[in-house]
Amino acid sequence: MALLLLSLPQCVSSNKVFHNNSEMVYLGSQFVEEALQRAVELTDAAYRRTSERVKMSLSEGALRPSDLLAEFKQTEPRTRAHILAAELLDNTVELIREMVYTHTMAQPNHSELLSDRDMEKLLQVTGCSSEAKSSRCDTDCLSERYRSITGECNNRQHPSWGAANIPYSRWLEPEYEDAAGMPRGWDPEHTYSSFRLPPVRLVSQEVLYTHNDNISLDSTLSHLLVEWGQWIAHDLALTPQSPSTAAFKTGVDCTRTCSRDTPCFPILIPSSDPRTGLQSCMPFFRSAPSCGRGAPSGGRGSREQLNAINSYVDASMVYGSSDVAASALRNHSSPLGSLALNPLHSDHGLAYMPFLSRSAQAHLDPCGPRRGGNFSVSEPQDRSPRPDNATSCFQAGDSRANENLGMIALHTVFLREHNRLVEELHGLNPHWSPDTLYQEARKILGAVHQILTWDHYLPRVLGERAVSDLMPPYEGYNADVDPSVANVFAAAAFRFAHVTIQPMVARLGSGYSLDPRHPPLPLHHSLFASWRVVQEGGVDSVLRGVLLSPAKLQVPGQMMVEELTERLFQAQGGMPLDLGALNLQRGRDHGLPGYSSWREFCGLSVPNTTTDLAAVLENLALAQKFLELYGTPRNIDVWVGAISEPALPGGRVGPLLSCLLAKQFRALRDGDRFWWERDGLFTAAQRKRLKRASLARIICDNSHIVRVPADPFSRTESAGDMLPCSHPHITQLDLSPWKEPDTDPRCGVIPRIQYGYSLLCDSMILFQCHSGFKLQGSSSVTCDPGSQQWRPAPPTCHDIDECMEQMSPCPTDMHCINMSGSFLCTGLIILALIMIWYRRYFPKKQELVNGGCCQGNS
Ligand code: HEM
Repeated sequence: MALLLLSLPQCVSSNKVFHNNSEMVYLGSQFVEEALQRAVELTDAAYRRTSERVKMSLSEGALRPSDLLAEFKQTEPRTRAHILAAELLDNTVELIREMVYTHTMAQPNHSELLSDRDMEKLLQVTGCSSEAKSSRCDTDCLSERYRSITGECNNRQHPSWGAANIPYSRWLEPEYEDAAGMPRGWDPEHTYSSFRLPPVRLVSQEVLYTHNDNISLDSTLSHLLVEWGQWIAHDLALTPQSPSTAAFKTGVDCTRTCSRDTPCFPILIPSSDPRTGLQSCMPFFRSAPSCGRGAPSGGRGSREQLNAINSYVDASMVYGSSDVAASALRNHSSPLGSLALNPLHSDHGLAYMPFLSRSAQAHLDPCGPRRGGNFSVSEPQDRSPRPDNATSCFQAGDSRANENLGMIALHTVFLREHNRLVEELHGLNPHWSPDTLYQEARKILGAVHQILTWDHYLPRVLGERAVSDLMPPYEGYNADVDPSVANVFAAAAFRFAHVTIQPMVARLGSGYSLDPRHPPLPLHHSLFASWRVVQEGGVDSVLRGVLLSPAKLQVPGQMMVEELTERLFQAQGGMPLDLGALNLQRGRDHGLPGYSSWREFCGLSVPNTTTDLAAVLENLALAQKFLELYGTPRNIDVWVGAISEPALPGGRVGPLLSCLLAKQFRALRDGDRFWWERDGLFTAAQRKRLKRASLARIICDNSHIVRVPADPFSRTESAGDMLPCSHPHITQLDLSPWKEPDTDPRCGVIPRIQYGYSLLCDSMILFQCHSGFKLQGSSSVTCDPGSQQWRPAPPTCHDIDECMEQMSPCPTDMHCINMSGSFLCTGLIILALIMIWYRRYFPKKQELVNGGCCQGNS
């Protein structure tokens, strides 16, 4: 991942700048060029060292748990470009600050460091300016009908709201340890309200740790509810961490040291910890910084973290959050708009997701069987190259698909459901193009996710009462609501369910009986273990397991199971991680204010003393423990404080979490232009059918399971309580209201053309561009309302830049015109590539004119 060493342009000012005609000099101006050059070298070197180290670990078959965590946060090229720009900017500003300090022995504040002009130039040179560029939004019929993959332009006034690769929103200003955005607790001696923050691992040990056998089971909720929470979390938020595991300044490998040096923020292991002796710190890497929201002061504002996926509940974990990923997941040769399937393996005749393509060292895949470790006895121990039918990590719309068996099962089921839907829609509308089928199925699946989450999941988590208080009935789309996921939601609130995860993963045979060949697994044996699905019976047994197992109940003294605090991502070696400690450290890394600030934000009482806190938590011993660790309730990390509150009636979370979760989910509903109930999105008949969406039915339709609970989020006591899939309570999704006439009311029967057609967008005919560099087509026709005749549809495409990015294949909202000659097109494309490269690495904006490959319509 070597950085292209930029031949730095001479655009960075070294002039002294005076502020408001006063004599104040911007202290950092004279160091800008030098710092930038140095930052490029340091960032490049750190990325290179990391990549070499990971390659070596892979070849030694010794991938560390922290590498697995990084694997799990893999991001798209566009996210990586954003992170690179932001890290370069951050490192440059940090170096300038140091240079100023060395020369003046003064610690300049933000406003003294750089002029606006310097900062603007820096933003340009690092690439942050172009990252913050806002999109142009179409207003044509297709953009009314289908959401974009990235979430951009959902809100036309604020195209980036809720989109992928924007910073999380903030409901409270961040509280970092210093103006540069150092995490809380960076300096262990630093005090907050006169108290030092306790090491997060100590909090995990003292408050969270629960022996695997010492858990209480939820009497009313199934483990599928827990999995659904994780599934939706993967639809909403993905916080990338820095791609470097080496310290930028020193190059030190942070997987082995306790040195706190950006991006490394290792978790100290206290001397009382049973893990002492192995290593004194657990590796932890800061979440990558973002370029900010585009203001020239972006680089000088407080540090913000990036959401790499779009915020909306739109099943993006199935379809991806970037156009490149979405395209890679499709089967482009399918006339049905299907998603691609695994060509090597099938699950007793049903499909699996494709595998991620891997390098020649595929036999060392992180999702393959562990070698040489103390894993299950059935695992092979040899290191010989794997056979042709070897397994690998699955490829899905979200990089965390392989995290645990439950996620793999849900990904597989929804992949199959998409393909089932397109087939049924095709049966109803044989004239629809593959793109129409894909988009309509995606739209249905997105709506199904919204319905299952709001109608079935949230009431059980928040409690019916909190839902009716905090989530009033839908009143229509509100373009003033920003649906972007909030930092506190991703880094704390929606992690509440980590304390409801069972330590054992049940796998059950047909009839929901134990299968001696595939016994229940300790949770840590099921993480990144895609091979088990393929080689140990498919997804059915995992699904039966989550349907029949209850959720773990969160009670004080039984918070997080040791599978998660002591053995997370225990792989081929290296120190396992601790999910509780990661959550706490992540909150500090993101500068989340403490527990009391959030209580105040939600209009709840603010505890100041042990007695107050004991009253809020309804637990004196726990309140005392917190005060012993933190000194004051103000300092309690918000995640652990929030999960410690007793649940509201009928729900599983306390008042603070209810407030934070409901606020986020309400914004995700009201600020979504494609919310399923919004007028005009679906017909009344379609909405009526969708409202009856059933997860049990989806499981029946996409697995070999023949008996399911009518309500799969509720606990089912015994297999005998399951209903056959043919039972009327397991409602079918009736797609008949999606049938469309193949005649336009004005122009009559549509002439059949090569790629199919649809009336959905006012007789606009959708067709697919060929993939590759050759744009073809123009055989689309549209009904001219004036003459009431069919005529060729005008080509629509913004500019050559956009065509270039989207070309494989063109998205459905672009129509590409005929090429007069492919030589001309190839020439134009090469020219455009050169220009894109030039524009990317040189700050001067080069305006690209339409190259003749595509024509603008907007
Ligand atoms: C076996 C089950 C699960 C495992 C192994 C797991 C593991 C993890 C890990 C390792 C992280 C990243 C921690 C960090 O570096 O900060 C994470 C983040 C997160 N988890 Fe879980 N988790 C599980 C279940 C759940 C469930 C049930 C929910 C919610 C209902 C959930 C919600 C989240 C959220 C919201 C994040 C933050 C995502 C981000 O910002 O990237 N997880 N989880």
